[in-house]
Amino acid sequence: MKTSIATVSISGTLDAKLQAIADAGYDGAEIFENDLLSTHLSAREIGAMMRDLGLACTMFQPFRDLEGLPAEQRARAFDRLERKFDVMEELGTDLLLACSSCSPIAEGNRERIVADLADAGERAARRGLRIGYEALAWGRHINDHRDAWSIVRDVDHPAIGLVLDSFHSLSRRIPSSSIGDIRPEKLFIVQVADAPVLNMDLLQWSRHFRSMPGQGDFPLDDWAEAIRRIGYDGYWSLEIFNDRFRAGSAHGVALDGYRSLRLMQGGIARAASGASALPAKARPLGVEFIEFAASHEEAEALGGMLRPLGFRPTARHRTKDVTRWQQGGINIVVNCEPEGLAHSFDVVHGASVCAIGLAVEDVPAALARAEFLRVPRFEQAVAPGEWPIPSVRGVGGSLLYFVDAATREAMWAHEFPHALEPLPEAPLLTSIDHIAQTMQYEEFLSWLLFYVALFDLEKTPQLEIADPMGLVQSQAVESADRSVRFTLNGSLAAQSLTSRFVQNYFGAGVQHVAFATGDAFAASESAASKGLERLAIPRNYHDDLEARWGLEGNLADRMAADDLLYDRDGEAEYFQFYSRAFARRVFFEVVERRGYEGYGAANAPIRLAAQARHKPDLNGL
Ligand SMILES: O=C(O)c1ccc(O)c(O)c1
Ligand SMILES: [Mg+2]
Repeated sequence: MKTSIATVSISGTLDAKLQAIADAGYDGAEIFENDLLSTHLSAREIGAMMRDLGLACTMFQPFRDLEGLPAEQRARAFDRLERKFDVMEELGTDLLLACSSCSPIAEGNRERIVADLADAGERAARRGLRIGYEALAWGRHINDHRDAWSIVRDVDHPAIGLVLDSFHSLSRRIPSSSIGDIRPEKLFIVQVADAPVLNMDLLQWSRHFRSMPGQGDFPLDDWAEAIRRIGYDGYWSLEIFNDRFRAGSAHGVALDGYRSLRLMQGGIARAASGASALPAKARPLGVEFIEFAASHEEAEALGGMLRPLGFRPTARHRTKDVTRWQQGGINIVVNCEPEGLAHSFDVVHGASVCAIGLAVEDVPAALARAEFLRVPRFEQAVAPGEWPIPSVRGVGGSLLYFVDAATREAMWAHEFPHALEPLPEAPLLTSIDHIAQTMQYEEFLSWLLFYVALFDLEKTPQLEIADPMGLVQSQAVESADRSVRFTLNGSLAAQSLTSRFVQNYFGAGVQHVAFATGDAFAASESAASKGLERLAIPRNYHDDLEARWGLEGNLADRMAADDLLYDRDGEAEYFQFYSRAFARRVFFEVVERRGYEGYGAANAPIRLAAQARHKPDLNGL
């Protein structure tokens, strides 16, 4: 797949954008006219810079309001066209994007449009250039790629072809099967963007909310597959108008774009050949362990929460100051080493989750997928005799270890041979239900893409949750069998719990870990009786539950007594309770699912308000 990105997609000055695009590994870039107008470098210098960086100039764009104009304006438009041809020669590209006219004085007469494009094609051909015609979703007369294609076909000039842009087609829900009619030599370039489904004006949606493939809701795999099937082998060029990206890091956004094209490439190739030669997404089989970094003092306090929840310290590491806590199928590792990554983590963040171990089917395959996406590996010195566990960098610089499902028992036995206390006989908690990660709003889409591109995880619809101090954006990624679930949270509101976490924690990280239980009532009572401080839930909430769901008998009273929250989806039910925050940072949740697949989003505002009661001051958690 030949990759390209429009310069409008990232932040910075044009020369800095091109550097970032080259560093991220693209084959080419489209020069967006505004970027050229605002740089002090000449078109010729930009062209030379691109050649030095090894970037093809895939297109110059956009040229607006070319077709259907009255005589006087038409003459001016064609003069302007010749001037832009000069710029293209200097840049070193032969392709110009002409988007369908939005001019209020443009005529919609089809013969006129065909004749104008034929004339433009003649002029382009004389200079060895080409023009790609794109139907803007809000074009005045032409706003559907099917119409643009029928015009291009009728113009029938070698210098006039079509530009397909996924946003314009999919925002209007034009069936991708219609792409089958397009002749591949007439498809001059393909522009790619995803977007969340929003019910809003097409132009505003396009100019502010486009996202990278995999970050939004468009059926891009079908669309790309339809393009592959006609035999297209040109550039796949990202064109992402997004306010967040234009305010973000050019290198970060360029790399995300590169990953998103790799993700799409995998989708196309898989559809094409059944089993592709590309590294497939890693299939996660479960959370093998969660590792906390902590000082001895913090480890003591953490133990004071883990014990009432039913965990026991079962073993010590062979050589390191690391303890394994266990219950049911859950492993929590508490790392008090005075050096290494965990210690650095503790120094920066205080006691916190520094690593997550995911069981995967095939570790080398997972590492190959990471490399394919340019996800950095993390390598730490391995002591003699130590079991090496490969890892990559995850959210906030924490580590994601890949644990081979076949050898994990041997790994535990080898690394943690010194037995401490026996396992609890009847575990209250059985597994890790989900891990909630909190991050800056600006990096939310980046981590969403990270998870769906690296792993075989599906995203749930994006939600907005009301914190008493502002809105929080929340979305989950989960494996098909639900053995791995992450929830991602980010907020623009400076005082929301989410933002306070990011401020206090100095960055993104794990905000809470949710454990699964078969009996939330018993778990809550047992934990409280052994000294776990639960998050108190107001009685008004339980009264409302009773009114809303017509609960049987004393169920609402029992939930109130146990500080439980409740949700229902059809017949499926969900019970949850929370601990108070550990070190004002990380907290635990316990959930009981009776066929329920969500995360209790309806309860999140209640939980956030209950947590806000403990907010000591404007900067505290
Ligand atoms: O929003 C626009 O005007 C615009 C310009 C050029 C494009 O290629 C496009 O898809 C949209
Ligand atoms: Mg476009």
